[in-house]
Amino acid sequence: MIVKAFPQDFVWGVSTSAYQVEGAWNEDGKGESIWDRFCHTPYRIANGDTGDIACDHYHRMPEDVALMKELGVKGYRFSIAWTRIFPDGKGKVNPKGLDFYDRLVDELGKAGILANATLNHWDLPQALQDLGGWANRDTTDRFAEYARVMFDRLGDRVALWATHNEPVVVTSGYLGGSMAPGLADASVAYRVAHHLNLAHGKAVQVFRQGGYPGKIGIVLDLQNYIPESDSEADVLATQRMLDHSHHLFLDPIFKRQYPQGLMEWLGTIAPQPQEGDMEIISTPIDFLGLNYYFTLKVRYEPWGGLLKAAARPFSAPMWSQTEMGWGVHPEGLTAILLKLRNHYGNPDIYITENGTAAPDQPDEHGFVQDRERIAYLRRHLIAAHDAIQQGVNLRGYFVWSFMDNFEWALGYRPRFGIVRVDYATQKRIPKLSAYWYREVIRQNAVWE
Ligand SMILES: CO[C@H](O)c1c[n+]2c([nH]1)[C@H](O)[C@@H](O)[C@H](O)[C@H]2CO
Repeated sequence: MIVKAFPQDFVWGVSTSAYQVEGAWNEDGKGESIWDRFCHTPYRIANGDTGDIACDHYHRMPEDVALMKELGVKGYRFSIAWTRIFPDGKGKVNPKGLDFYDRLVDELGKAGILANATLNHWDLPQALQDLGGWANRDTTDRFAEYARVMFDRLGDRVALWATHNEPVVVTSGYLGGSMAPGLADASVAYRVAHHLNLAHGKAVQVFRQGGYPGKIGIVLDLQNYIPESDSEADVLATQRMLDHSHHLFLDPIFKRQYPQGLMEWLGTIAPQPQEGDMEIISTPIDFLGLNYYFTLKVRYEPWGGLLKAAARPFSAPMWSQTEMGWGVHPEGLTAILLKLRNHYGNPDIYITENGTAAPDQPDEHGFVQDRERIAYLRRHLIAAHDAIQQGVNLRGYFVWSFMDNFEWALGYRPRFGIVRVDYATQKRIPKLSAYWYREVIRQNAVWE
């Protein structure tokens, strides 16, 4: 058996997001978010599911943190619901909303668990959406105001801050209609991407000016894309997919420019930076959060939407597809990590999401022997270890997810947790993978 030991101070964490676990959607002064509105709109979410209750984390947070401690977890990545803080997106701050996150970071501190807070995990205040949402440049200033309030209140106890989770998905909410706000208007989608980048930069500048402890970064959705063939058409289509999902955010932040090929391809609907925008966006960050799950094979497809590209899941030999229909390709994680080392200045990186939805058949006690999930996690940790051995500055790994939760348009069917949630009783039942992960953390290693 080959033991693959991780660096001494490696952060072993778990990940969730506010809308997917908190519930209490309109409690203690919380305002409506675009995901509340989207879920309350008929036929948008599978089975008519909503995040109204979710995992009731808003009320069960102390119990959940205690379970994280019992499992030996060293870091908790959560997101802050903007509408608990600014119910109307601006103006009056809601003290009860601030109090909840105050209690959360205090519980984490008592448990010796590092706090990793994301400001925007997609749940924009509906009141701001009514004013144009991320298509309205003013929203970048509302975001900076919200960031400042959070830095002031929690900055002494939060070790890692992320401005956005996966801005590309927010952009998709304006392109494909399957994510809130459920629009399909390409003419604003890339203005949205630019405003998300600008809001990120403004929040980073607020963080720098305030001299807060801790570190700040952004979390990006960086799946691995490879061409279906070596034909020029497939290679160019793959480049367009990479430009849209990676470089639309990586390049402004790390290179102070948008990917030229995509700008030319988009023409009049491309981002239109104003004077000074790119300097703000590229304000240096302390780390990059990487969400990796799978590899896709891309081909040129004349009917493939705006990018004239189509993608399908790719699985390494011996792997099938997951419950989400995603291919399994641990080597793709190593490839992405090496890309960041080779082309983006080898930044400090945290894997902020990696995990899999699995069939999860509970026994009569609700216990799940999720060996498929263990195999998935173990192989991706080996792939991450390979990258560290090649000089990648990987500082931590956060499993998606701590517990089963609301999977956006798919509702509660897909289960990603290492802890099972019995939604009828809200009981938490650690799966076999939770105990496996506890041993990985204890050993600070995985074994081949
Ligand atoms: C498609 O992979 C993306 O990186 C991705 C996967 N996931 C995500 N982003 C989101 O950040 C989470 O809220 C999802 O629950 C999670 C599982 O779908």
